Parts: sequence; structure tokens; C-alpha cells
Amino acid sequence: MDPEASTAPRASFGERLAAARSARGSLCVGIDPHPALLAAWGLEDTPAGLEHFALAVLDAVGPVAAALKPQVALFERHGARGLAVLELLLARAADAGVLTIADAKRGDIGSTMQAYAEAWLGEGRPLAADAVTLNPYLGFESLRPALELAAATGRGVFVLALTSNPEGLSVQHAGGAESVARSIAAAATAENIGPAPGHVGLVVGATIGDAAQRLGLDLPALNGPILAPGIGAQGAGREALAGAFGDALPLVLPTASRSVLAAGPDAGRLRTAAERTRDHLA
Ligand SMILES: O=C(O)c1cc(=O)[nH]c(=O)n1[C@@H]1O[C@H](COP(=O)(O)O)[C@@H](O)[C@H]1O
Repeated sequence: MDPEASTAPRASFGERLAAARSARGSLCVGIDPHPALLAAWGLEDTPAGLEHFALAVLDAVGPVAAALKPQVALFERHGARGLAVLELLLARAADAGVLTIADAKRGDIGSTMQAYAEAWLGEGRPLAADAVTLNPYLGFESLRPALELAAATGRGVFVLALTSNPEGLSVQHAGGAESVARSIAAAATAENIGPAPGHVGLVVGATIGDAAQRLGLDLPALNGPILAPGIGAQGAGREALAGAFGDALPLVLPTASRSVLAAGPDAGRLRTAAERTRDHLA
């Protein structure tokens, strides 16, 4: 390998994601190795089964998805060997030029947040992905170490704003016109200065109906990516996306896990399921 190439700074996450969306279309596929899915694929609920599943999804879906999003709890439940599989998956995806979003939903007081930031975004760290999901319940500013490290390493973050689950309303809608979700969205927007697509994204579920408009979130102003789960297994589709996001739709990266993964283990069927979902939502 050219030594210069290995030390060249990476383009920003916003730019890399935009390039991946242009090349491979605008779908993120979640790698959620639920025990029931492993069983449906004829695999055991063991680290070996997990490894087979995760690498098969990478091979089949990586070439037709803008990003892959491993859900880290489903690796953590296998302990150290599960995390070793996650490490392997992230390394193989990087080698294949496939962007990864670690769905870890981390958030803690600033000094501890620094360690989470290094774990998931630090250069050379075994679990570093291209981006990580963050939980702002301790205050948006508590996420500062991750925001800074992401910017410094060409990586990204997705901050939970309006989640896809019904229980999220009790916290995220609190405050009405000055809702928690609105303040998180405004804080994320303030991070994305400059003309390039920014590295601070939001998570806004495709299932939220008109909540973003009702709560006054200015999503088109984000200048960063919006990760939209809730597609397929949680009931949202093309119409729900259009209704939830309106003018912000060009920023939206829909993500689906179970509804695509259920098409495996046949690699051809799995890839076709991802392509159909992607093309249907486009
Ligand atoms: O951050 C996430 O990825 C996320 C946020 C959210 O609001 N809702 C949500 O479902 N997710 C994740 O997205 C995935 C959705 O999986 P499916 O319902 O199988 O498509 C799961 O890994 C969830 O943890």
C-alpha cells in the first residue's frame, strides 16, 4: 500500500455518505442478528452463527446499500466473542469500502463520553465505525467529545431526535412548542456549518407522522443526514417517509433491518430484497 495513502486525511463523513448514496442509492441496511433471524437462516445463536450472518449480509447487501448499520446490542449479547465479530465486520466493511454506522446509542457525562467517542470513532480503535448513533438525554453538550472527534477523524454521528417507537413521545415531545426534540434538532443544525454536507446527523423515525412539523423542527435546515428507521417491520413505507419529512426528504437515509434480513440466507434474495426496498423508497 502507498504509505501516503494510508495517512491521507479521510473526506468528511457528510461527503463520503453523499458519494455512497450517489453510487449505491439511498438505503441503509441494519445488521440486527436477532436469535429468531439466526434460526430462520439455519444458524445457531452463537458467535460462529453471528459471524456467518454478519459477513453474509456485508457481502450480499454492501454493494447495493449506502451504509450498513450493525446494532451493537445483538453482538454484545455474545460477550467478548460477539464484540470480536463486530470488530471483524467493521474491518471487512472498511476494506470493501462500505460505510458503517454503529448503532450503539451512546451518551454519558462529558468525561466518560470521551471514552465512548474514542471507542466508536477513534482513529485505529478496534470498534471504530464511520459513524455512531448517540443518545442526547444527558444534554446535547454532553456529546461534545464525540462531535469533536467525529469532525477530526472524518466520521459522523446521528443524534436521536424523534425516535420511531411510540414511547419516545413522552420525552421527545415534552415542552410542546419548545420541545426536547426541537432543541436537539436546532443544536445539531448549529454544528453543521459550511456548504458541505455536515457530519452531525439526526435520527428521526419514519413512523412519526406529522410530529416534526407539529413540533416545529426545521429539518431541511440541518445540512446533514437524517437516519430514518421504522421502515418495514415497524410499519413505515414510502408514503410515511414523504409525510414525515416533506422538504427534508433529500437528507433522509431510510434504514431497514428485519424486513430485509428476513429474505436471507440466500445471497441473491437478500440483495434483491435490499434493492427492492431501496428502489421503492426512492
Ligand atoms: O438508532 C436507531 O437505529 C433506531 C432509532 C429509532 O428511533 N428506531 C429504531 O428502530 N432504531 C434501530 O433501527 C433498527 C430497526 O430495525 P427494524 O425494525 O428491524 O427495521 C433497530 O436496530 C433499532 O434499534
